Amino acid sequence: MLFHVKMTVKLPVDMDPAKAAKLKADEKELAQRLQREGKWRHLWRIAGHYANYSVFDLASVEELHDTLMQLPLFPYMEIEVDGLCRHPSSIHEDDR
Ligand SMILES: O=C(O)CC1=CCC(=O)O1
Repeated sequence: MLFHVKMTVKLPVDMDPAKAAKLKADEKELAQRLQREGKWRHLWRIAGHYANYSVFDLASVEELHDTLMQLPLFPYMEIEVDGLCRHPSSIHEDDR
């Protein structure tokens, strides 16, 4: 199942810079592992915002939920999710 996810990061302005740096490093490590596993298919910065558009390819809504909750930055993110399905006019056979 494909999910389009918008993540907007809102770190507290008074967060300890070392804590913020650790959270970002941990987030990057997990994000890159999930990309290597084929689960996090796209990760795009939204220009001008501390936010991203991502596409996840996961087995279920439960797996999406568990994956998002594992993200180190989860407590500091606003998350919007849309489920994706095949468009009848798409010419791509492998765009699931
Ligand atoms: O910077 C972001 O948009 C949050 C984030 C997601 C994966 C990652 O490495 O950072």
